[in-house]
Amino acid sequence: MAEDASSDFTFCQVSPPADQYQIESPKALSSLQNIKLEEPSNDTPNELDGSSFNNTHSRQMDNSEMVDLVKPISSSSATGESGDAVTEKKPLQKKIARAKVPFEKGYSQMDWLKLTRTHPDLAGLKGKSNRRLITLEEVKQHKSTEGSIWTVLKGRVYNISPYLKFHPGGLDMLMKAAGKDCTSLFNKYHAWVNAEFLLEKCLVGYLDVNE
Ligand code: HEM
Repeated sequence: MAEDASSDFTFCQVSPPADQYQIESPKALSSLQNIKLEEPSNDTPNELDGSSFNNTHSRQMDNSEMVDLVKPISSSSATGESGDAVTEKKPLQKKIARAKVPFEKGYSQMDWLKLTRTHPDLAGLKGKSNRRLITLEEVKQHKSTEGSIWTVLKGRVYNISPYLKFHPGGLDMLMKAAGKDCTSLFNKYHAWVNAEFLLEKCLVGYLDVNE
């Protein structure tokens, strides 16, 4: 009876197999090997669907930032009797080397978004308007951790002090932006990042280009 069933293509097993967690079919195994994960599993900070992160995981990296990390899949272990796709050689998979700094507990991008929604004055405006024109001279005066740290990005002036510990590229990298126009540095590392959204609550004004 069971033998008949196994040779019958229309046979449909209704009870789970003896060991349902083991993959026995070489075809199933090969299709599993074709599954690609987009990001390393420990990369939790940016698992947001917010608009600021829409593009953060799909960028192109230049060759200098790419390293070989994944070994070619062994064809002997994956060869199935009928699996012609399995036997063809796969190109080496490349993985992007990230310069992201592991975030301290409580300083993920999700934590930052929560803070931006709850903090009453992240920019440190103390009631002043964030629409005023600010000269580069004034920005230069805000570069020490003792006071507030300002930077210019795409014509906008931000107080980045509260974001320093949340910056995925690390505090030291963001400090390079202190007291100056960081637009070119920003674009060099991650032009795709939506800083307008991320730093919306840190806006102190607009750069006065006619100074
Ligand atoms: C001023 C506003 C800035 C904001 C809002 C910002 C935000 C971010 C965000 C969201 C990421 C994660 C990107 C990703 O996951 O792909 C990141 C990574 C990074 N940032 Fe920034 N950043 C700023 C400025 C800068 C500056 C001025 C520098 C360099 C001096 C810098 C260097 C980096 C580096 C090296 C990384 C890691 C890149 C990687 O994952 O490969 N950032 N930044």
